[in-house]
Amino acid sequence: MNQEIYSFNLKDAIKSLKSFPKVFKLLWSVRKLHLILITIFYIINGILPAISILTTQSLLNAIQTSRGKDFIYVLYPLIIYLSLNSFGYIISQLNSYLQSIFRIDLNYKMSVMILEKARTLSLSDFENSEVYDKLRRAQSEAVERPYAVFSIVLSIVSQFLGLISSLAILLYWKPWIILLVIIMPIISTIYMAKMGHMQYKIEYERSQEKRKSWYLSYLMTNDIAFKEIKIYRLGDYLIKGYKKLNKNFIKQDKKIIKKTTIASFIFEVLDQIVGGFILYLIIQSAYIGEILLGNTVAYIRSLSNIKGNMQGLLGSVSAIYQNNLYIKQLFDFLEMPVKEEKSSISIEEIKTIEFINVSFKYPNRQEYALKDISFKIKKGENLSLVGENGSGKSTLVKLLSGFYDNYEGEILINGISMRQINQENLGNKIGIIFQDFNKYELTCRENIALGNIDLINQDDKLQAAINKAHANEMVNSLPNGIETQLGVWFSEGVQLSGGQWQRIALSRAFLRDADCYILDEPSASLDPVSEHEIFQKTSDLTKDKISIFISHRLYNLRKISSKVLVLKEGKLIEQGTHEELMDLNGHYKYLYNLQNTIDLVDDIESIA
Ligand SMILES: Nc1ncnc2c1ncn2[C@@H]1O[C@H](COP(=O)(O)OP(=O)(O)OP(=O)(O)O)[C@@H](O)[C@H]1O
Repeated sequence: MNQEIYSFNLKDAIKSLKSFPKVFKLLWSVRKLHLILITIFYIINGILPAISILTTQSLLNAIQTSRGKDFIYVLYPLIIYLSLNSFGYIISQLNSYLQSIFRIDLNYKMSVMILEKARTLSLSDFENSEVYDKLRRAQSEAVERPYAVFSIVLSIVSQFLGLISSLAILLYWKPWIILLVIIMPIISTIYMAKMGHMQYKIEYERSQEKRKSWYLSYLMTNDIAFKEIKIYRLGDYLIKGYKKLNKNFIKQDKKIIKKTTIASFIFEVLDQIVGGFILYLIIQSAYIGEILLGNTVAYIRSLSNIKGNMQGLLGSVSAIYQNNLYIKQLFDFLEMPVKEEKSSISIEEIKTIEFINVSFKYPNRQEYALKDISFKIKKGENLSLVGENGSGKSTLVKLLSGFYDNYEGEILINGISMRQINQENLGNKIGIIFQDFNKYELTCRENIALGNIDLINQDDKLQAAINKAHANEMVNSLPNGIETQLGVWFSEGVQLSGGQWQRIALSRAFLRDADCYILDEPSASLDPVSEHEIFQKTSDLTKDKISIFISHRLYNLRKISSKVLVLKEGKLIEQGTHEELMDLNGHYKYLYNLQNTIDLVDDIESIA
């Protein structure tokens, strides 16, 4: 874990200001004029209180000293006093209006920036819990922070001006008083900054657990896990886990609140004693006639302004430090290196795919998921991948889809290394249904068009894709046809069966005019007849293309495969046609016969 978060000192606080230029640049890009006006208003706000003190002083002194003279001597200071008050009010109203508008725009911009960044992450980033934490922290904590830092910096400027101008008024009377006034706020602020740092440290350390807590509540408040939670009666267990995590958070939060409240109380009492003493000196001077009534009020008000400004100023310094720690998270996330698309070669059509001694380990695993895989497939051929669970079939497809590039060996497309081929160009030529394909809570039209969003309004193309996926009857039977909202999250949504969702996903894949179609284990949701039908249809439709099928139902693959790869524990142990592999009398034959026996037993049982 990052060592720098464990210590707090002034150097760190100053160092943390480093991110201010970045913050400013970000804010500048949102609304320039607003930013300038807000800055000006903050500066005016800083000096206005001192001017107000001086106008009050001159008004009161005028009243005291102009008895028997013309009322005009009092009227002028009164008009200035009233105008200044109104001016201050208008400025503060305008300022808060501009700030609110600015924050709305900024929040929107930040959330879009985070989404844009998330879009550039790779699959391995999403599988890395550290990156995931960064994303969550950026999303939940950091969006409001850039403006907070900016307004704190402006507050520092404004409070500093306020402090200097109020000090100047007291300086005129008794310079040594100033030392007494500023000592307590300095001590209390240093302490509070340490508390703020401790709070950040706690937040930082518990971000994994916070995510776990969020996940537990997500499971309980979504339909995704509802059935299992009900059937297995998991509610108590999940709530217990949620409570356990949150009890700990609450305990930590309460401890911090208790500490800061006690410390604030002690500092406040000491501050009141010092303030009381200075007030005594002012009143005494007024009593013996050393100062006029206007000056008395001016000194009293300056005293309270200095106290407020001092506390505000030092509080802002510690707040800026604390906010900067969060901002660091935000920029850490936003500045995560984006994998640059260096591969520039574009291909017209996928004609051949060749794996040469390809091995691959998932980033967080020691053992190889694929080891030394070599095979070649040409346009017009159908490849089937078979093997037991975890043998590496989906991993091979993920490599071919370009999700990971840290594999050993070479993957050649048309004889060119896949690492040199432009990923977007290649991606457009592959139509794929993953084992865990998405069921979008959108309309049927959108669900299909997401395969090639440019065609969303081209009904003939959508219809052709639906036909290819044998989904025509099903789509027609929906209450609003292709415009039907699917899923249950939104009103009038229609839930589909697993197999029906699969056909929608298949239509999505067919909407692409791809050169290579990959069907990763549709058997999870399709009955054997439908799977056979879909394999056969896909194979017919892709006669002059490449298709890759993954299934545990080997008899469905038998007729359509021009080549079968048999994987076991990440290794390619056999390859050939169905007949060749049966003749080989090896693992394929074992799996094939085992499957048939199981199905035969099932059939006998169902007849019985
Ligand atoms: N994202 C991942 N991170 C780490 N390891 C993974 C990941 N995905 C898969 N694996 C591991 O890689 C190995 C191969 O998994 P893969 O999903 O490719 O198998 P499969 O043959 O498709 O299995 P199945 O028939 O169950 O779908 C397994 O040991 C699995 O645990």
